[in-house]
Amino acid sequence: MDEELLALNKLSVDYKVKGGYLSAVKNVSFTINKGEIFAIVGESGCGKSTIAHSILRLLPEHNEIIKGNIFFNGEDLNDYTEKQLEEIRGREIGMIFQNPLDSLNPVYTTGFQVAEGIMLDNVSKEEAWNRVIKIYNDVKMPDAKKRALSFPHELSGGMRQRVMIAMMISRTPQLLIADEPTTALDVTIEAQILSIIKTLRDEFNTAVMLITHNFGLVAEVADKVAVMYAGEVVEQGTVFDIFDNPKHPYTRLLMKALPRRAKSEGRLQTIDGSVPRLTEIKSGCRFENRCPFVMDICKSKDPGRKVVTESHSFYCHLEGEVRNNE
Ligand SMILES: Nc1ncnc2c1ncn2[C@@H]1O[C@H](COP(=O)(O)OP(=O)(O)OP(=O)(O)O)[C@@H](O)[C@H]1O
Repeated sequence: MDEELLALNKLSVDYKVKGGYLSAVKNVSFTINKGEIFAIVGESGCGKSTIAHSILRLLPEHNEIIKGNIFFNGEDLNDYTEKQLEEIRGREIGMIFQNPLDSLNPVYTTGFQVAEGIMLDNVSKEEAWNRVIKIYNDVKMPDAKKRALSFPHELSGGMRQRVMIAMMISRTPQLLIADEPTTALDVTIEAQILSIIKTLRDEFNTAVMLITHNFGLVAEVADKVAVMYAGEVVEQGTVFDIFDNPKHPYTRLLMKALPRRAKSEGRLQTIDGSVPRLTEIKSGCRFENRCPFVMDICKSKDPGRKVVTESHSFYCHLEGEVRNNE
């Protein structure tokens, strides 16, 4: 039985910018169940990181307006105090970023930084260190003992990402948010990191929100997918729904643009036209200026949600038959 862990309900985030507001995320709703790998995929600037940062209240400037709900185990994180959120960060919801150096402290050894987290749970220093070495071995850190005593700058990009994952495993979070975790890594290391993330899910039933612009990764590891365009989810479903039966014109174009071998290594290709400036957005579909099937209604009215199956839905004015006959 699927057990709900994280549920976004009509989440919108507007950043205050010169001369007004920028609608970075609009009315986003989806649910991630326990133990599920959920991918958010979309071109650069479509709002993926804004969603991740909103969940943990890590938005940089605190100059944004957030609307909607972020339910975690049934409680709305938007109602949490800063202190309550601090208890959730790291322990219940872990996060790994594209560039681990930003999250690691340059003046402490990596092992110390992982041990620090473990000791928060009243574990002795010696026991914590033993666990660090074990976890380093679990994440296939080469020469674990030596690397635990190394400083972040002494490690390669892949090793640093292993340190980040070790930090996460040590706290066994219920949800791991992985924001482009392998973008900076080569393909072999990428495959290893993904396999560690999968193991984390298999062993601890950790749910993973995988943020990526790489459809290849999605095909390889995700159970479910949300496709984002200009701050909105335009389609969501299981990985089979999205790859075998894409419905939204944007998803279909992305699929068409994938090179033949893309299912294992493709990245998003560009599509003619550009994403609208999010400060100028009016009513209507945000994809209308690039959509090959655009109709008058698309320019003035927001598309409603179309349900394909219980797991699969999309937002578009076109009816299914029209797209299927194209
Ligand atoms: N602090 C901020 N102030 C104003 N605008 C911002 C801020 N952070 C992000 N944005 C804008 O919000 C939109 C969404 O950005 P976001 O970083 O969430 O997208 P993304 O899909 O994660 O992109 P990428 O893949 O490049 O990281 C973009 O137009 C971006 O320029």
